[in-house]
Amino acid sequence: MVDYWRQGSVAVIAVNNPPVNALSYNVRVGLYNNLDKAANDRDVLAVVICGKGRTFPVGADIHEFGQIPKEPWITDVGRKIESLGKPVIAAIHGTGLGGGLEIALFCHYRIALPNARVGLPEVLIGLLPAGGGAQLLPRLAGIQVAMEMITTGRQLPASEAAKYNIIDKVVSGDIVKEGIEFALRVQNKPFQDKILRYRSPHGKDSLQPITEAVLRKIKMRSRGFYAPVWCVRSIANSVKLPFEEGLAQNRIMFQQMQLSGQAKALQYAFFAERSISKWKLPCGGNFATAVPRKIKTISVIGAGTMGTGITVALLSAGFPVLLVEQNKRFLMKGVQTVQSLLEGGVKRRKFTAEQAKMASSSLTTTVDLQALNSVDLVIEAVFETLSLKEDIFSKLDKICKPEAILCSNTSYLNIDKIAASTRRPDKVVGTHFFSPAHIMRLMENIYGCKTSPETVATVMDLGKRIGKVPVLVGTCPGFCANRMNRPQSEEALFLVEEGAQPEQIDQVLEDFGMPMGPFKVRDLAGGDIGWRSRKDAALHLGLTLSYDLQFFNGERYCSLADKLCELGRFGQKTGSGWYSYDKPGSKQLSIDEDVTKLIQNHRDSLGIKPRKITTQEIQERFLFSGINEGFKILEEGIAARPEDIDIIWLYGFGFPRHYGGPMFYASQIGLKRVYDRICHYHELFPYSSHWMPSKLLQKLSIQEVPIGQWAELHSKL
Ligand SMILES: CCCCCCCCCCCCC[C@H](O)CC(=O)SCCNC(=O)CCNC(=O)[C@H](O)C(C)(C)COP(=O)(O)OP(=O)(O)OC[C@H]1O[C@@H](n2cnc3c(N)ncnc32)[C@H](O)[C@@H]1OP(=O)(O)O
Ligand SMILES: NC(=O)c1ccc[n+]([C@@H]2O[C@H](COP(=O)([O-])OP(=O)(O)OC[C@H]3O[C@@H](n4cnc5c(N)ncnc54)[C@H](O)[C@@H]3O)[C@@H](O)[C@H]2O)c1
Repeated sequence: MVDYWRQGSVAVIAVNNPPVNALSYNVRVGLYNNLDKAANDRDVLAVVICGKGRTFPVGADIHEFGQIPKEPWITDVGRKIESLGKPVIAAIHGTGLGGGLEIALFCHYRIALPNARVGLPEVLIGLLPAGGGAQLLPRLAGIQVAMEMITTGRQLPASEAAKYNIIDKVVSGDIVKEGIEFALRVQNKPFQDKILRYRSPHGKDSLQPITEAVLRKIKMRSRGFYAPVWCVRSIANSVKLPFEEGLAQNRIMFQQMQLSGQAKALQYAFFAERSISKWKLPCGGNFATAVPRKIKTISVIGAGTMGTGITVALLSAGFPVLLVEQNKRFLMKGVQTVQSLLEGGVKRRKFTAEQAKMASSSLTTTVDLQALNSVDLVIEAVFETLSLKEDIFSKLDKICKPEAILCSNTSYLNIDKIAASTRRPDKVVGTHFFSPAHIMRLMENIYGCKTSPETVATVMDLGKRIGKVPVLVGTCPGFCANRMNRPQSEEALFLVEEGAQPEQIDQVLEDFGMPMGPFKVRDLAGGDIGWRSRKDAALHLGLTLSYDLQFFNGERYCSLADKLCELGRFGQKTGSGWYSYDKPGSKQLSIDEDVTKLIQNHRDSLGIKPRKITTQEIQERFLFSGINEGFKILEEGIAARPEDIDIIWLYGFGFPRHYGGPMFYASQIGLKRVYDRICHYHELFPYSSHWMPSKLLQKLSIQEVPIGQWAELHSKL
């Protein structure tokens, strides 16, 4: 796990623990023993520490967390380096992160390749840099830089790290060779002043104002996530306490954090995110055996809200796009939107003006579907009407080359039905982007019963190539994301009907950590879209939506959203919805007395006496209704694993990462409690079928197995 060799007077200690050289117990032992070996070899005058393979060590081995780590700890390796009596050089390539960077900070010198990055990302997994980072970095780069790096986990490119003295020299070529050359130059020179523990932290007199400013920033963005605050404390220890005492204090805090639900959730999310690429289909194909098709040219049909966002996502990743609309007027409007989204990207520093220009020059347009005869892949984003999509797919089937893949951005419709309008159902797949599609990272890919593994591999690969987080699910109305979101939106309305205020519900869920409450989300998305589909659904059943409706198609129904739409209150775009806005399109909102009155009149007309609704009830009815649906999705095999569902929620709806996602959150609360509360609401609200408890949840609530075993257990049930 750790290689050792000598080149003249230089000993090279190379960590060899693929894939990322994590500092597992055996690696720490290997480092410690090989440092001893170098210390005891009189012919060794300097030592180089580096990583084999793709990277310098990226930190502690996250798999080992949850128990007290066996000694030697990273700090023991660090002390050995400091007291070796010979200069030690960290030669960094790839990423020097966490405990990896901490070892480098104990070294006397650090060199790095230009494309190397360094950082202390512990905060992102709910921890602090307890291997010396929080003590050493302020002594090297100063309190201000340490605060920024440690509380955000940001990775710095080598050139920026050099500006803050974290890297002594940026070198090019072979990192080990460069390390040896550097070692030869410093081997006989004094290096005691390079031992950081003896320095005092830069900017220590400004600790208080720096801390206050950082805490203000953290408060704005943290939404109940507390690791950054602990990180601030750990850095303050570098000023307030002697070095060894600071280390000891930080270890105690680390241990407390390690046992916290937030750290467990973040570490779960870390591995869940990496597991989504390991997909498999019920028919047998999987990520390991399926080979993605090469995609060079893509066409997007429909230049509305989603089509333009998808186009920008593709163009900015370097794909040429042929954009299609039903007429020239809509096409022109779509092209203007694409241009302004690209300009917005330049303003937000997502890309340079030059890159935006390049992207824009890769856009071609047409109103003639025949022009799609040579593209490799098509993404359809027209109105959400099955007959329209079927018509387009049957035309595409005739026009596009036989190997072309046909994707639909539908939010709810059945992929098998769309695929059945073609003679190539194996090449039809759902690619459900989230709005705004050029920003939101989630790409919910949906397989139909005939979609081939090659087609799935192609869209999963495409997702990665355009910087999205692709998750694979099966087909059902609303797939995973919207299907789980639906009962939650309904519960939010019912809660208002029963006595809560929209702003109260929004506040409770924002305090929980959601980026926006459900009523703000409704105003942002536009109430008219849902209203249209509710009216269509009613028409389909030979019904009309009436405003005293309490039941619809055998289910409890709340007509408050329809009443708002009837008044033209569609949300931000019309300047009024559940809130009122400064002007149409503005985000500046205020509580509207008219809405309060409308709600009161609604309750009066139905004879509902408003009651006081608690925070607990709001949280439970919103979160548990979605979680129950999540278990049904698992039960039906629509999602293969709870991890897939959680990643969909982290990236599609901004579910607070420090809760891991709704399924992990449920596991933390305890499935027995979640199940009991769902049964309670089912008893109270028998006309909301979303409260019918999931059978899988019921079974798991009796057995209480860890989340990692749910999918396996389900397949056996
Ligand atoms: C008085 C009380 C006594 C208490 C005693 C307490 C003692 C305290 C001593 C503790 C000292 C702690 C020291 C330290 O400060 C803590 C840490 O170092 S925490 C770890 C910090 N590092 C990270 O978080 C890095 C995480 N990794 C990444 O960001 C990325 O993986 C990457 C390194 C940038 C690489 O990205 P990619 O190239 O995209 O590759 P992947 O992400 O797909 O990863 C490939 C593969 O590697 C696995 N992996 C990555 N990092 C780790 C890791 N740190 N540990 C284990 N495994 C890791 C990853 O899961 C992938 O594998 P797969 O999942 O696909 O099998
Ligand atoms: N808006 C969202 O938040 C969102 C999110 C995810 C998925 N979706 C889905 O994406 C799809 C598009 O939604 P949207 O919000 O972009 O709709 P939109 O109304 O903004 O845009 C649809 C566009 O399709 C064009 N179009 C219609 N028929 C066409 C045809 N025959 N040929 C070419 N173009 C045609 C229309 O002119 C319009 O510009 C829908 O299936 C929707 O369910 C929407």
